[in-house]
Amino acid sequence: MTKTLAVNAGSSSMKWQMYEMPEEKVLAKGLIERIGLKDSIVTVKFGEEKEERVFDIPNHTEAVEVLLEDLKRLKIVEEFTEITGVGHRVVAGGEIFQKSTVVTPEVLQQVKDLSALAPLHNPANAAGIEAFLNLLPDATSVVVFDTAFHTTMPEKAFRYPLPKKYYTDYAVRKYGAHGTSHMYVSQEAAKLLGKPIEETKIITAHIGNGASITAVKGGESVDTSMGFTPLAGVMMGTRTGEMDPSVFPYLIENDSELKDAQDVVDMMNKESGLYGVSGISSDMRDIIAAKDTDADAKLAFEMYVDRIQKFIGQYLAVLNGADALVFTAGIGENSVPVREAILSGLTWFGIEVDPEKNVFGVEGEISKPSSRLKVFVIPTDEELVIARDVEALKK
Ligand SMILES: Nc1ncnc2c1ncn2[C@@H]1O[C@H](COP(=O)(O)OP(=O)(O)O)[C@@H](O)[C@H]1O
Ligand SMILES: CC(=O)OP(=O)(O)O
Ligand SMILES: [Mg+2]
Repeated sequence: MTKTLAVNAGSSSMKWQMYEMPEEKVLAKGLIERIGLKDSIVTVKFGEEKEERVFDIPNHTEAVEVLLEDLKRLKIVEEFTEITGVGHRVVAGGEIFQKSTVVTPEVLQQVKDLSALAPLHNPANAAGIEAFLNLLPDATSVVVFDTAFHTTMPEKAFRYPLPKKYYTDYAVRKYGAHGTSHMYVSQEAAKLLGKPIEETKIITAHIGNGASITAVKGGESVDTSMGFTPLAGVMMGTRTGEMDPSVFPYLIENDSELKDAQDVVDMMNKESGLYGVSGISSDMRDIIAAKDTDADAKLAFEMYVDRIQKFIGQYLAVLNGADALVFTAGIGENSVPVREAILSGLTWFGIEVDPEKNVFGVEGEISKPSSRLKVFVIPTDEELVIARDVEALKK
């Protein structure tokens, strides 16, 4: 039996699944949540068993250590050498990586060199790759890029209206992210629509700690809300999303705590979004718990919903109408109040939500049969796509 491990490091989480391949049988899976916050949650499911522990995990390197210890402690593997393939999600592949690739020292270096395009992610992704390379030098190690699915975007969508040299000489353009997820859920949505994917127009809303919205036409990404880095687009857990760059020099001049552009970008990546507006938390669960009694939490919630509605509106225009809107990732899959608030402002587009279906735990269609635009909740499965790519690239 060959075991393949898929590792998906997000900005606040690390998800992993151990598969028996090529059967795609899940042997065990785990989720480490709230990395960097108080009370990180470590969940492991294997066989009929489920274990949950709560303790502080300050960063992704320690999360990898927890994962490795758990694999042995819970006897998911007797020896690490049983694992013959490891696949890693990498957020930024730039224009270099158009598809998944076997890791070589050169590829690892390129992943590190692309850190400017995903500062919260690529360094953590590279640390994960290195930890497993040291432990399992003989396993096939594969990197799967968030940006790969978005390489189909037309130039009018991925270019910024800057002088041309900033694209040709500096590769400054929109790259997008969460591509593996947007691809997977759009394919699942086409199945639910009962149509060949080539004939579908789908808007996918991947809303987790990081969040992005994508317009998918005929199975290909034609536009997406994240940009040069995952800071762009909608408001997120700690990130601003769309901003007017004129704020940058203004703040550097006026706030002595912000010395240079990097300080401002760090603040916009790590201290903004739900966290910055509420002053309470980056976690939507905490915002929802506080919003009825705290005005800042209420505003954070309203701004979050507003920004997502606007991008859905944009992409209805980009696609000139759509067949389906898909919610996925931590918030999209689990938060009924967020979905309710977003959808209640989109009735003009022909969305009719079925309140009996828009409840916690429901997957599939949450709109009424008469709804012109179907609304689906589809749990993403980036890990499965990663494991399939590892299998395809194995020697
Ligand atoms: N039941 C829930 N209600 C609201 N939000 C939730 C719920 N469960 C998870 N979340 C949100 O999902 C986010 C994590 O999403 P996830 O997609 O795992 O993030 P990452 O970007 O780290 O991959 C958390 O920050 C939390 O706000
Ligand atoms: C690209 C990105 O923001 O990823 P995540 O949502 O996993 O943080
Ligand atoms: Mg994620």
